[in-house]
Amino acid sequence: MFNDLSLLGWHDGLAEQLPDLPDGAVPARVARVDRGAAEVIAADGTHQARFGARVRRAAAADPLALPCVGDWVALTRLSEGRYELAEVLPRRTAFVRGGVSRDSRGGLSGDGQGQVLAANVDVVFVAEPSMHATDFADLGRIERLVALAWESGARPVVLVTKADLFDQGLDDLLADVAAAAPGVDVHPVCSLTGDGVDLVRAHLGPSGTAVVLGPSGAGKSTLVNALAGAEVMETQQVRAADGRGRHTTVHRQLIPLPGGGLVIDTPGIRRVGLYEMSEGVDLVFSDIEELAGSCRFSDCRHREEPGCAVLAAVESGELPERRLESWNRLQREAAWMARRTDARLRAEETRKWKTIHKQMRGMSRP
Ligand SMILES: Nc1nc2c(ncn2[C@@H]2O[C@H](COP(=O)(O)OP(=O)(O)OP(=O)(O)O)[C@@H](O)[C@H]2O)c(=O)[nH]1
Ligand SMILES: [Zn+2]
Repeated sequence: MFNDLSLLGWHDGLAEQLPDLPDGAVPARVARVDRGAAEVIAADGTHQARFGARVRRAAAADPLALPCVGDWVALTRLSEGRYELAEVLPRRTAFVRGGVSRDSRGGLSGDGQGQVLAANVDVVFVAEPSMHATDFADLGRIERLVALAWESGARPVVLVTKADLFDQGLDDLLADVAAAAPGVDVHPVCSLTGDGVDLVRAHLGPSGTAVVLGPSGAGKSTLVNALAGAEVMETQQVRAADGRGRHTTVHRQLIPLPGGGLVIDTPGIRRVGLYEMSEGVDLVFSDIEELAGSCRFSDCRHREEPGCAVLAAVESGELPERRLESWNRLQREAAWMARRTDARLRAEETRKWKTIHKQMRGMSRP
């Protein structure tokens, strides 16, 4: 089998940004990771590749260096049918879970507990159903997931899924959603009829990589099937019909789409919630950040301070009050996350010094 690497997201611009591959190595993309090995797709086909010494050493020092789905890697052939993953190429974007901070140069550094869930994602589709059981679309959840998408470095696009279920003024709903995610494209889709699916596909271009975030039942699998034009994913109906457990099927984690572009879908990405998102909060609430520039005090918390431009905008109806509440909540969560990370770092520091002191005592003993 021969794969066109450009359909996997490889292009000249990308090749130029990356360091030269080691001698004899070819580029390949990670489709799935198991312990110590990965399934990778290269131009000449799909291979199982063991992690090479360099990858193992890097991962031992920092779990974030472990290969993950979506990574571009340097692949070397050891002998007939035996492959080695020699190196993980620098990531353009990364979805990270827990225990991670961004250093001043924008790079990621782990505290030993973080994990990269997906790499080199270009577009994050935030799927929020227009109706969820008897509830309307949850704007707060959209804000969280959009913030998370910005954090990853990818571009968010909000999809109001199951648009056919909303019969009381979809335009008003779309306007509210657009206000909750300034600067982000919002599209209604109905994956059952295919309405809007082409617009979704257009965001991927010939070689973009996407993930779909959203609550259970948002229609993520149905959408991916509609994009793929095939049943690549098991949807809730199928699962209910044959009564099998929900997570028993092993489906592909990197799904190339027939029209170009790819979708990454893993259990970890499905569950991804709200982590490390201080920067993302600023971006998703760019309207509040902008208003805040006109507050009288530079450290205004927009609660009861005099001369607060944010409260004035709520007063005048320019800024929905719900949005200020949402901002307050996310600020609190982000602050809590930061404190928790600090506490963990302090605990580790203390442990480290205890060990050093112990060793010093040991040395001074005769
Ligand atoms: N009316 C309507 N129903 C839809 C649409 N898209 C999906 N559904 C239905 O919604 C249910 C959930 O769809 P899934 O695609 O399995 O949802 P999911 O987001 O993948 O759910 P999890 O796998 O639990 O995360 C299924 O019964 C689908 O048939 C739509 O556009 N309109
Ligand atoms: Zn203010």
